[in-house]
Amino acid sequence: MHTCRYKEVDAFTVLFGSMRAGIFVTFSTTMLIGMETLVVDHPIAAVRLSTMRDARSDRATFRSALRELTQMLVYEAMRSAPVEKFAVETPVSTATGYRLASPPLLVPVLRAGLGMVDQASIMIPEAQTGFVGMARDEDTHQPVPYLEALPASLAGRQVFVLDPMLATGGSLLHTFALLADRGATDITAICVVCAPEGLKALETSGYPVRVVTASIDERLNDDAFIVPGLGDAGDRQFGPR
Ligand SMILES: O=P(O)(O)OC[C@H]1O[C@H](OP(=O)(O)OP(=O)(O)O)[C@H](O)[C@@H]1O
Ligand SMILES: O=c1cc[nH]c(=O)[nH]1
Ligand SMILES: [Mg+2]
Repeated sequence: MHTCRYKEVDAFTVLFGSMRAGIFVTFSTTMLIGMETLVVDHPIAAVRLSTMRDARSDRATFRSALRELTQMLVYEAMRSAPVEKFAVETPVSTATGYRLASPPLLVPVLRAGLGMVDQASIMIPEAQTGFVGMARDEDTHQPVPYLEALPASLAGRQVFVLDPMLATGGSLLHTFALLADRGATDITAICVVCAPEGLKALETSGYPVRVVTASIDERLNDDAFIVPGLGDAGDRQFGPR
């Protein structure tokens, strides 16, 4: 695995172009592009994402694939997490032990982010959890907020926002505003699929954010759905609103 910046976006496009053409490809890279955007590019992640994309996957299958993919995204998101050392006594001797120095606050964006938070909590049991809830207006595509349950101060705390879909970016930008109001300066958005339009919106927003994702898809359609995407991630987990 290696990381890279701008110049290898083309390689990424070529890679997925090859996939669409049905050519056998090797997954070996995790890529950093533009705004700090980490594309987790791994065969197992690709298999789980394919299950989520597949319109034939039922709710249980979709939720299971989302949980497993969340595990991989959180694992990569935590790669540079600061740790503290301590002495741990093994049955034989003393070893160097490690604990997380400052576990992130997890913030699932309801509804769809609910399908990620259990797995993220299993990965980082030390983490606290806050919640925000919003639903896009189907005509305007603007988020309509209905829930906000966050700690009063987030100064000095890393925040992981969990939402499978980054489409126009409106929902995440609203979430970032809530976090920034509380002093957050270190935000990671963990999204299964991103639209280039949404990434651009985040990049130009000026919020201190990085993105960890399994895929940057082609575009948005006229209904502001991601193409090819996976449909409505909330509906596919829980049924129509
Ligand atoms: O980037 P955006 O254009 O804002 O779109 C992305 C949002 O849309 C989906 O939620 P939705 O509004 O469908 O609510 P749901 O999770 O309850 O289905 C998704 O989970 C994101 O929160
Ligand atoms: O494609 C999309 C866009 C927004 N929200 C979803 O759940 N899916
Ligand atoms: Mg939805």
